[in-house]
Amino acid sequence: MSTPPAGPASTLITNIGELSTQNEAEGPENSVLRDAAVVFEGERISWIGVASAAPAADAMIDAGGRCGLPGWVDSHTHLVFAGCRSAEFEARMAGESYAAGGIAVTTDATRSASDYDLTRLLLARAAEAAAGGTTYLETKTGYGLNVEEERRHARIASTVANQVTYLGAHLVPAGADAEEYTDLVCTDMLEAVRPYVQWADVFCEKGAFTEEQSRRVLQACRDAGLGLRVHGNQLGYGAGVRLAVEFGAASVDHVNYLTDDDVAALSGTWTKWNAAGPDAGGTDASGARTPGTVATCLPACDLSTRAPLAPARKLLDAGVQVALASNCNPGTSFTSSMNFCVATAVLQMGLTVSEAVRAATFGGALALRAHTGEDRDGKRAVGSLAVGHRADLQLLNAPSAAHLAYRPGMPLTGAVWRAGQQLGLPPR
Ligand SMILES: N=CN[C@@H](CCC(=O)O)C(=O)O
Ligand SMILES: [Zn+2]
Repeated sequence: MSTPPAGPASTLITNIGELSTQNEAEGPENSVLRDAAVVFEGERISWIGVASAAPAADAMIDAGGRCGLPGWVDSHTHLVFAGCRSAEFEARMAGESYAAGGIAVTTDATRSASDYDLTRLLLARAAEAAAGGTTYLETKTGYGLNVEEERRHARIASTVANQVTYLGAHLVPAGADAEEYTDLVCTDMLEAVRPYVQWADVFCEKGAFTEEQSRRVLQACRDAGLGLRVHGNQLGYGAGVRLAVEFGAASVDHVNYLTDDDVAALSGTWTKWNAAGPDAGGTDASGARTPGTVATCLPACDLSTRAPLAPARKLLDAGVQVALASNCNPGTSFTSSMNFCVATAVLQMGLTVSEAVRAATFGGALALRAHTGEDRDGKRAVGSLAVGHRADLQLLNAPSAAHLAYRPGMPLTGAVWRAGQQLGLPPR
């Protein structure tokens, strides 16, 4: 007679002084538990609640009263690149302004890098992000800008990132005709990257792609079955938000220059979500709420380009769901520190600590449509802590999340679990 297979090993993390669950079902006021504990079984959370009621587990970790949060969800990065643009950064700090043309410098360096080198660089950057508490990561193509290179970058990205975005429409490469290049992005290039990507994006901005070109890209990518996002309203007022809303994009990212109409248009996409319930028509057949277009703010990029900080406060007040992301890339934001983004959002953008933490966890998950998942099929929700969700947790070397902004720049990431596995952090 055979014995049943043993279930996955369980780990109890107890004595968590403050646990920010970001669990929607608990309501905003109840999404912080005191004296809490979590149990992981394999890659999933199997129990969460008050420590005194926790079940036994195979292993036990005492958090010593520290603060626990979901792992950061970084919903906007450009990590597949080679080369360095610190000289461009220094020139900017001496008064030059940022222009999209710098992308071409990285494109040259990245095209010359071998698969081995690009993979090694990508892995190192992903490990750096994880050491800072990031447990779920999106990254993009966009430094290839021809069919073969975009395919190569998408393939490499897909071996490391949780989700990959096709950004062939990042810049028209030198010497190319803009209309012909846009056609290529919509046809052969799209077909080449398609097996590796879930999302498509377009840099809709002066110096990059016009409204009409962006519209063609979004249409073709939507027809190919990709989810959509837009780089919009970064360098000036423009059509980015409008297009994102028109196409039902999951996010519009940057959003530095917004008119009242842009804010109202974004807000309109969240009406159902904000009034969810069967009567409001805000849920689908399975009871899941209907999300709109997330406004993704990139504070590290805003500082590094000396741009006005995105109006996150105004967006939240208008009922828009906001994500915070690092935008880690060599041109405008060479950091993957979500702690830094959260601190900046609190100290300079008018968000409360809990709003900023929510934007860097649940907000990022919403932008990637990874906020829900079946507790059966391996597609687990991230960005919040609840039974069945992926066991992505970080403990801070601090008693509360407020310390992220109260002690900015300090090494507060104490321990990180990704899909139930504790990551080795560099010694402090
Ligand atoms: N804005 C467009 N793309 C990147 C910057 C890319 C670069 O300058 O290399 C961004 O998100 O900021
Ligand atoms: Zn970007």
